[in-house]
Amino acid sequence: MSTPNNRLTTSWGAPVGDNQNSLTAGARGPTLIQDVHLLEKLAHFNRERVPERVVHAKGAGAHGYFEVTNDLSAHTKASFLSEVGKRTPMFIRFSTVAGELGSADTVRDPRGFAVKFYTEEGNYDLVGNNTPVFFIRDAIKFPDFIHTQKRHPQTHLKNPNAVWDFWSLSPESLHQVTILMSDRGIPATLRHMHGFGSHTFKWVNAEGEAVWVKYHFKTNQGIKNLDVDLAAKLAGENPDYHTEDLFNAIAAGDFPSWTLYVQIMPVEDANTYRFDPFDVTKVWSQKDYPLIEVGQMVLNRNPENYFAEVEQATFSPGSFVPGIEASPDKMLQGRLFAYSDAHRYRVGPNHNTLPINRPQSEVNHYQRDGAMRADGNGGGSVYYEPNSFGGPSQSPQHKIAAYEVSGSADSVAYDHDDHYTQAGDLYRLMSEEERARLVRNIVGAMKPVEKDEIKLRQIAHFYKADPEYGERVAEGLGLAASHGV
Ligand code: HEM
Repeated sequence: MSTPNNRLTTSWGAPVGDNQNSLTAGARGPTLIQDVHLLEKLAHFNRERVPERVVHAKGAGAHGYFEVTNDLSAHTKASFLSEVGKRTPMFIRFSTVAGELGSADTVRDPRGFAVKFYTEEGNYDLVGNNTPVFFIRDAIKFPDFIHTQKRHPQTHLKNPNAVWDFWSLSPESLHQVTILMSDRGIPATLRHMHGFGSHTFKWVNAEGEAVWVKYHFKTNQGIKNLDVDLAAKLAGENPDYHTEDLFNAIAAGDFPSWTLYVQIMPVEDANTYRFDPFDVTKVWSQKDYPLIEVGQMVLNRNPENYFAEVEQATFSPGSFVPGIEASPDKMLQGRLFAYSDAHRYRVGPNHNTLPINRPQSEVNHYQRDGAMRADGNGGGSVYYEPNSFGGPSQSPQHKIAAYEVSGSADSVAYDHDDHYTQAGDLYRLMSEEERARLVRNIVGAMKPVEKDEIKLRQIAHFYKADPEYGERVAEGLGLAASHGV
């Protein structure tokens, strides 16, 4: 229903007589509480913000579709992957990690790569990054790690002491630190970077047989990175550079796309593979487990409204669909809790009913009420289970695939404690120019660290990855000769 003559109304729909002058007792008298329209405007304005995401606060989103190009139904019964040519609508949100909502896009940081597939069997969220690994591998370390990336409690400044203290005391971070400090640490645009599910997930086929998988979205635009000096200049001149680039490309019909591949590992290999396949600080060699194409993701529509679609978008690594399940990765297990908890706090208990988050398939459950319920709330339908009134019921064929567990309940570290081989392999893969830039970036980032003890501890890790790597960083920091590293 449209308002006649584009008439301005109050939030309760009544025509507004004056939206420029508030109601006062006489021309110079005090403002009247009777001006309810004024009160409502001021009060609503005070509540325009929801809390920003505690991490990944700055982001840009786009709509698109995913199209299957290779039939992998032998490995997963996920209906959206069931046949070549099948298209599923999706929404993606890219982000930086550490900065606040208004922070600059072109900083050195991992980029979030969160994809929501609106499948016919519910929403499937793949909440990944532009890196295949992560800094830590147990959820219990996440709040401490993120504290080091955020501001100092007294100075409110970024704190390189905390960053390198934590990394040097958490050597499992070395692989991801090497990626972050390399050219890929500052992508040229959001279109010119890969995306990864990072964790290992489980695929289950119609026969109930399982495999372990890792996801790789390869950019069809090619990888491009920003020169550090240009990135610093852009951070000042156009802090929204990546956001703008994505919006303008899509608006101009230059639709970015990615090819999705998976690596597939037979379940039994997990017991013998030379790295723990559930350790998110490690990659699986593509020689051992080659990339297998799945389909194309194309972004072809900008959001109509940033707040409604991007700020209120809620992704959870726990939103699976039949045929895709969690693995025992200790980080992933923690994330299964953290996201929906964050959403209930940040957006509200009914965040799943908002248009951007609502499944495009039918939703039938016995959850009722809660703040801001806007979807009819189940009407008069049966509101408990079990019941004798034909309410929705479970489908046992959609139980997760059973798997055996053994051992004692205990706090146990990952078996494989080799933090150095994969970081060193990555260093050795780089050209001389890439190594020089990597070392320059690390030296620049570590210079402000006050304690030599922290720098030396970190240099020892670089050294163990590759002696040349360690020596060059030590030299750049002026610590080589004096400490014999
Ligand atoms: C135990 C480890 C982790 C915890 C506890 C955690 C927690 C969180 C939380 C609370 C948010 C904010 C959610 C919101 O307010 O909407 C978030 C956002 C995000 N996280 Fe994590 N995270 C973890 C590890 C990771 C890893 C390993 C990745 C990537 C592989 C990742 C990727 C993302 C992305 C992409 C977002 C932004 C989602 C969006 O665009 O809305 N996180 N994380």
